[in-house]
Amino acid sequence: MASGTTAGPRPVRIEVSGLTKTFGTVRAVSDLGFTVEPGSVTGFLGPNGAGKTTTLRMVLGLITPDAGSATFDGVPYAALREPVRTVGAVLETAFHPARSGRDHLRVYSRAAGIPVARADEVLERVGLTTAGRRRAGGYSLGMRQRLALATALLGDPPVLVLDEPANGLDPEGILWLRGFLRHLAHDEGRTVLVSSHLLSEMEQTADRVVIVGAGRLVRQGSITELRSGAQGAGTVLVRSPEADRLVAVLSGAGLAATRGDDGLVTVEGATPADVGARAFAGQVELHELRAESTGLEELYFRLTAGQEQFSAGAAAPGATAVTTEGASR
Ligand SMILES: Nc1ncnc2c1ncn2[C@@H]1O[C@H](COP(=O)(O)OP(=O)(O)OP(=O)(O)O)[C@@H](O)[C@H]1O
Repeated sequence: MASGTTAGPRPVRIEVSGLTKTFGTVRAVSDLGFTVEPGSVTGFLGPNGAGKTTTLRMVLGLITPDAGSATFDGVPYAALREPVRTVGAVLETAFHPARSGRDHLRVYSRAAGIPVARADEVLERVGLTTAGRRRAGGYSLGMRQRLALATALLGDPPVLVLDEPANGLDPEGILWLRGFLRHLAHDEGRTVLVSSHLLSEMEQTADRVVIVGAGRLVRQGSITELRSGAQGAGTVLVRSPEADRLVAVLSGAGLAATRGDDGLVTVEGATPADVGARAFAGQVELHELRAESTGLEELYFRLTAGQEQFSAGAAAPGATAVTTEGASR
């Protein structure tokens, strides 16, 4: 490792639970819970305005939540003994324009009690050794992103929290970032939480994703699980010769069931086991019972089509012609 130590950083797990934040009348984050494991890249994915930045700011103790908590191995950010050596963050990329990237890192190191020699190590790690001697004011957005990442790495933290770090990078930069984040997690055992509004980017970078819409958790799981549609509660399709009675039984049990024109009953936020058990208890005959196979693309497509209106527990709005790539910040 660049820090000169041979052992990797100690593994630290992030746990977010019941996180809630309202700004005026806007519920930016609502009862959000998820975990981020060491040794893997977790993508925090959601359309613009889904509450990603607000969540990350709460995780980093920059905003006080109305309810809930975010902890690093059980300790909130504000109570960490050595925050800079525990969590490295990239939220905004603002630097003193007249200062070189290297000087920025040296000033930051001194303030954080880190040996200044570390500045050159992290510059090298992000490929800014030469550019590091030039004024940061002349940096491209991609170079500023690299410098921000270098700043986050100064304390050799086991945890990295990055808000849209791929923003402004050219294709080559994106490829580099992807490999770098995976290396930090897979080879060095760090816990990497990285937000993005682009599914394609997260699919190629992350091992797991936490998907949010309208401040709520929509899904979390490994890319493989989510791609296969084998994720817990979702949309269940069920057919019965007694469709109306089935809807009444399921609704009576608190499930969101609706009957379509074709007689097929759709149940949202349930598993086939939930639906089967309720139908059995209500003595309703079933002819077909299956989970709708919503792949990751379709799920995210619906989410971005619905944008802020999407609500996790409710029926997803009908998909319209919106591509996940089309979203921009
Ligand atoms: N300080 C604030 N005051 C008022 N509303 C806010 C504030 N910060 C965020 N919001 C609102 O909270 C919601 C979530 O915003 P947030 O920036 O967290 O979303 P995001 O997923 O990061 O989106 P983006 O990628 O567009 O930044 C939005 O409706 C936003 O307008």
